[in-house]
Amino acid sequence: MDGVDVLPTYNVQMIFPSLSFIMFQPSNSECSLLPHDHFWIHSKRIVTPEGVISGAVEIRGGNIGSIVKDKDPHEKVLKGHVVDYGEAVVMPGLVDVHVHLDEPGRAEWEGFYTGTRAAAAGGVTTLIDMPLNSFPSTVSEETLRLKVEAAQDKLYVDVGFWGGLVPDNAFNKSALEGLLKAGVLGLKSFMCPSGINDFPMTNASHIKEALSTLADYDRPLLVHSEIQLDFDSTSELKDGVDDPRSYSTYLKTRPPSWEEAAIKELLSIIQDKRTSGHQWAHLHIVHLSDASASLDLIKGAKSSGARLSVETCPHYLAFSAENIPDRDTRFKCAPPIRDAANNQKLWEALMDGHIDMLSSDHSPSVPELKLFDEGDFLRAWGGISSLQVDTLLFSWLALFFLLHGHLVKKYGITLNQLASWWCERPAKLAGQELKGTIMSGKHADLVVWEPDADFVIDESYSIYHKHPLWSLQMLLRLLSESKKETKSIYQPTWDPSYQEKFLATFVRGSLVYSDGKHAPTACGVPILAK
Ligand SMILES: NC(=O)NC(NC(N)=O)C(=O)[O-]
Ligand SMILES: [Zn+2]
Ligand SMILES: [Zn+2]
Repeated sequence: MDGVDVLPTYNVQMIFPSLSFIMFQPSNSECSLLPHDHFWIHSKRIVTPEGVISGAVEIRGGNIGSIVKDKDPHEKVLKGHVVDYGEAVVMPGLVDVHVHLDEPGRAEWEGFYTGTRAAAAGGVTTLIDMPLNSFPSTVSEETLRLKVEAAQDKLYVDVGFWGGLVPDNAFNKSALEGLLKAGVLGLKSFMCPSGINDFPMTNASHIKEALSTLADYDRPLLVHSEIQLDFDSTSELKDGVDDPRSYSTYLKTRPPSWEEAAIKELLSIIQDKRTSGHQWAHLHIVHLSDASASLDLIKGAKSSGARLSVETCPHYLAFSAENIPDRDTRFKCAPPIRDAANNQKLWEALMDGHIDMLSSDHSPSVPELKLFDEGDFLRAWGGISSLQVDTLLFSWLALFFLLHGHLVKKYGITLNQLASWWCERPAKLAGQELKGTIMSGKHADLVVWEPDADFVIDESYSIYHKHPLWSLQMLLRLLSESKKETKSIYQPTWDPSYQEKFLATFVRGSLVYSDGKHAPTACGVPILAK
């Protein structure tokens, strides 16, 4: 593993002759709020893989040139423009591998322009788009082309694409290979109905086929791991007793056994492949909610060497079923947010290293589909609009560490853990080795934020893009929930109406967001695998 370069500056082009050309944007002053191609970012807290250092990061041609520690004799290396962020934290930009950007076809739900502006405002520098909720779904070379066309000139951050594995392409090797060759970073499938008509679910045979093809391309398979155990579980609900407007009713319809059954099946597929001596692709379980039997299965498989990773999402960590008000369908997602005991175990799993990474599963719809008037959990759209909430959880975790780390050392969260859950590991899953870490030769994708600044989030806080009121309400709900007493040892005791301030987001060296403003032009690029 490469170390962080803390030596005085050198010319990155001599050491990495090819990297300086990869995805290098043509110089366009409209792409950046900073008119420099070569400059330094100085801070007392730069999060590198080798720890948090006081020093400076050199940005040159969109890449990280060198990293120098303050104590090094660097007077002459900081020649040129220096942006001094003082005590603010400089971290790798977040890489969110689970986002539904819904364009083409459902731009009224979420689109490239609004989604990537929200990302930039929250310090997320790379998004990987899910193949469903747009229309058509991204399941072929042709539909990927439509995606990339729809994204043109709308990206404020870089965006890659997962392709969809569906029954139609699963046994059609040339179609699947066409999709992979066209540049999707991996495939995603559902083991239960997805709620989207042109994205049908896959079974074990489809998944087996895909794992072989993916192994040839060394790209992962991501799976929504729930199997519907009772075909119509809603029929089990008792009329007049189980009110569809009550969250507990919804919770009953998607028990943890659905996640467990899916994960068991997946693990037996990869176990078969291993014993047969075949190559198998990396398997990634998206949005784990059940921290009991499902998690135990994952732990067991990992300890026996399976190529397996798992993500969970901020909403599973932030909320628990007991606190979800009846009729509040904003909290409906699948798998569901479970009870407080599960929430506690999920935290423990994250802290103990059994959960590899975080993602948003940002899955908005138009507000009408959430049926706010009826408040019917069974009929409302399942999906949480959460991209913007990443930033909050991000700071929540960091503040918790910074303010209480000394009290609960055992559970203290470090900036390096945050970088590993949100940046380094997701970048690796998506095959983006040039992203996710502050190291020389990597893309200069950075977020600068003040974890401990006094900053009031109120109605005037404007990082919300597609459905502004809705998202703000969600955020305020989160804030008020976090004030309530719970048994969680992770509950912050500080006043959560004071949050971090995001100062700057750099995407490949371009300052795309700073102090509430976006760069004039959207200069993010579509990321296509080669
Ligand atoms: N069609 C969706 O966006 N589904 C999503 N919905 C959720 N999570 O409730 C998902 O990722 O499964
Ligand atoms: Zn899903
Ligand atoms: Zn999703």
